[in-house]
Amino acid sequence: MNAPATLFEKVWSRHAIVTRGASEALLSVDTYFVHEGSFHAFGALAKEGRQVRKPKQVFGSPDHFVPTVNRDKGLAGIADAESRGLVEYLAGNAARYGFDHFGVDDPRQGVIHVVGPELGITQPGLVICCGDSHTSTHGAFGCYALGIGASQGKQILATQCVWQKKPRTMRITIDGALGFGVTAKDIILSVIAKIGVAGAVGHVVEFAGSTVRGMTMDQRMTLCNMVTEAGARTGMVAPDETTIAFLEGRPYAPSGEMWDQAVAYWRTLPSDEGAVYDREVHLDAGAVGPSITWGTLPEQVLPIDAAVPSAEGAEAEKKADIESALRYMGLAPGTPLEGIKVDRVFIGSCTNGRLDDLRAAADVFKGRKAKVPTWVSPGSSGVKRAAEAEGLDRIFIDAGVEWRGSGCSSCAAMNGDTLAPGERCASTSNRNFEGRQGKGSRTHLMSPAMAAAASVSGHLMDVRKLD
Ligand SMILES: CC(C)[C@H](C(=O)O)[C@@H](O)C(=O)O
Ligand code: SF4
Repeated sequence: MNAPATLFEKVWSRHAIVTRGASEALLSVDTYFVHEGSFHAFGALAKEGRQVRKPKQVFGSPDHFVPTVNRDKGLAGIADAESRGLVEYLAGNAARYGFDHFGVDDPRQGVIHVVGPELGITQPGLVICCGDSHTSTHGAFGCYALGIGASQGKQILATQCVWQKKPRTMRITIDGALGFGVTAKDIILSVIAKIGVAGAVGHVVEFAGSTVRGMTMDQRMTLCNMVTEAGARTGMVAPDETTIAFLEGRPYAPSGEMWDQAVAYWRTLPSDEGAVYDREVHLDAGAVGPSITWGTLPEQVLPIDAAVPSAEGAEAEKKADIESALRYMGLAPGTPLEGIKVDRVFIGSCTNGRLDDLRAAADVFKGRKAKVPTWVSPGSSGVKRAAEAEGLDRIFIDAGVEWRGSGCSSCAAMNGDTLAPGERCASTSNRNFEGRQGKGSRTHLMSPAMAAAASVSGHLMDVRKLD
């Protein structure tokens, strides 16, 4: 009998074509996602005069540089010539090499990490690559999903294979019920706070435990999306009935007999009883409250009822980080987090721009008004339509919130959705480093419900206190 294997080991061994040394393998790549930021890979491919080896396994959508207004104008609605050029280049490559492309005016367009799952392209057991660090999002389906660099991107386009170093394995087991007002975002922020921004470097993290089993796919994607911020190679969740139910009937999911075969295979993927991990971490979900980042590192997380920390008393190696974060964020130690005024609110991104997230935000906005400029940018055009079908857009608009087009928007602010210098933003995205949302921008990461609470009160606040 084989030794008990983890989910990761099962996927890895099935895709390793040859190995090099003790820990490297040439992996067969099932799916390669591209966005307009993947232009280096296409440029290098063309320069070498190569072709795309398996165009049926490549899928693209522009997301980073698409505007969230004027979308009915298609390409012509992209005011910035350089951004338009990048979006056009992706569309041109799709036509030239013949891969599926969900362009700026396609009803399937969106952040590629939202689009892949939504269309059923992302499936358990696959090896998925994309030139983007948040490719980890797809791991929520039990696939091995890797962010890769431009030269590896070119190799994948040309060969549909990639050399990879085998990561170490870490299991993060989260047990217990989520408290009122507590979401997957609060859980992952707490995980990063616990293990630190380098806590998972070199590891593939499998999320397990009763809390994770009880989560929707949207919530599991939030976990896997942000594990990147703890340095992980990627995240994974074992496929189960929730995964299967989510995928059934999606446009790219198998159907008929192929569906039955796929499901039978997916059921073999969860880690075997007794499988061993290089590292184990446990988190009690019941101990997690609504949490936010106060600083400029994703590990600088505190529960909303805490106060801004001081560098005094912190571990020596954290002191400088805390001091510089306090300076940049314009915060004084001891100030209660609740009550800190915000200038704007951003709800969206591949972390929290899916339907579950928009529903949670809409719940807060129902019958209330935004006190500061607030934008909602759905993660995809599909999410946008689904939200509109439920009337969520009406709730946002009635609350004075701007209902925008889909894309990365203010998450990375590459499309012009930029904060002004010094502006403080309650944001549902995943990165809070200096200048992330524009030069001098100050980002507080939090859940959609907490961001909405900040919007209706004009300051950071505990969503549980709304009457
Ligand atoms: C621009 C892109 C390559 C980048 C990434 O790798 O993640 C972006 O998506 C981000 O979130 O910072
Ligand atoms: S939404 Fe943000 S994190 Fe996600 S791919 Fe776009 S820029 Fe990166």
